[in-house]
Amino acid sequence: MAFPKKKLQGLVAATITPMTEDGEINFSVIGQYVDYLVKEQGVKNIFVNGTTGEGLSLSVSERRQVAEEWVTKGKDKLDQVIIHVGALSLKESQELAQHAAEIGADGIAVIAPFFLKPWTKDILINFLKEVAAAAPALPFYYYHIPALTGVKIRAEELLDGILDKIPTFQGLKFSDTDLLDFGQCVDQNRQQQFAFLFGVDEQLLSALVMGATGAVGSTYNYLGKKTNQMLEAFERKDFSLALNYQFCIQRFINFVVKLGFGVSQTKAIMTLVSGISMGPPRLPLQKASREFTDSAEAKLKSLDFLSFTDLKDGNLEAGS
Ligand SMILES: CC(=O)N[C@@H]([C@@H](O)[C@H](O)[C@H](O)CO)[C@@H](O)CC(=O)C(=O)O
Repeated sequence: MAFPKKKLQGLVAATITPMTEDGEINFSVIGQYVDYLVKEQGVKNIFVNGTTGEGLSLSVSERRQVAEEWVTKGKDKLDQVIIHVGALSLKESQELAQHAAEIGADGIAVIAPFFLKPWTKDILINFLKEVAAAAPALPFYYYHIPALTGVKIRAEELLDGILDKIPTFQGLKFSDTDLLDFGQCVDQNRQQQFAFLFGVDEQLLSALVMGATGAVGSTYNYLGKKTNQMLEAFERKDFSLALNYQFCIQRFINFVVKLGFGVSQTKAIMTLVSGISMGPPRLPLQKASREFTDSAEAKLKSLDFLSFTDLKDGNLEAGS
């Protein structure tokens, strides 16, 4: 396919890569995982092999297999499967981009190389352009996550004239809290049909006001339904209700962030909420502690996030 029938919008789950206790990829649960996202969370778009998926901790061969499994299991169930193909090696990135096209993915995304770094916009664009050219029929998304890559080139600057260099450019995945940069990306590209996908789940409502067309995040794996309710309230212009949902989601994220929150903890929470074993993370990450999981479970229960019922007044009022 050349370009998606419709623009990537709404929630996109940054998928976890399930693993066995001995550190191998557990492909056997991916079909069940797809069904869970669609049926229980109302999430029909996924972002594979990104930060949450430990993409940079997998071998190229594993990344290919993981991508293939999600595309296969998501067929006729998911709307769009975006594969993150960023790597330190341009060659590896190109190989993964080409592979994503071959298996019928709906798009590719790339982060800035983060060891030997591009220091200017033009150098970064040149790198991205070479990767995009390896999959010329696939929509291309730039994955901006400066806190993890250390590449601080502003997204606004990068987007300026990007279609001249990367004709397949389709959107931005913005995982940063700089809403001035994000807002300017939207404002300066209003004439384009780009997707503006926000990646800081606890601040999504602010980004919606700023023009986000969708969101990619780890919490949509298990808080997708709640976040969809926030999106619906926002669509209806019921901003007060939307804010209540965002505050409720923030109470949970704020709680786990204080305990120490990252990919390992996401795996533990998802296992707890979905009942599908995500297994441990791969080194250098460490498995979440029992104490973390117990505390997270208690918080989820207190916020009524485990029962998938609509928000109750008590939740909306509770401060904690
Ligand atoms: C740094 C990080 O992992 N950020 C997450 C967020 O979803 C994040 O977990 C959430 O906002 C909670 O802080 C996503 O932006 C990452 C993501 O989309 C990915 O896995 O590629």
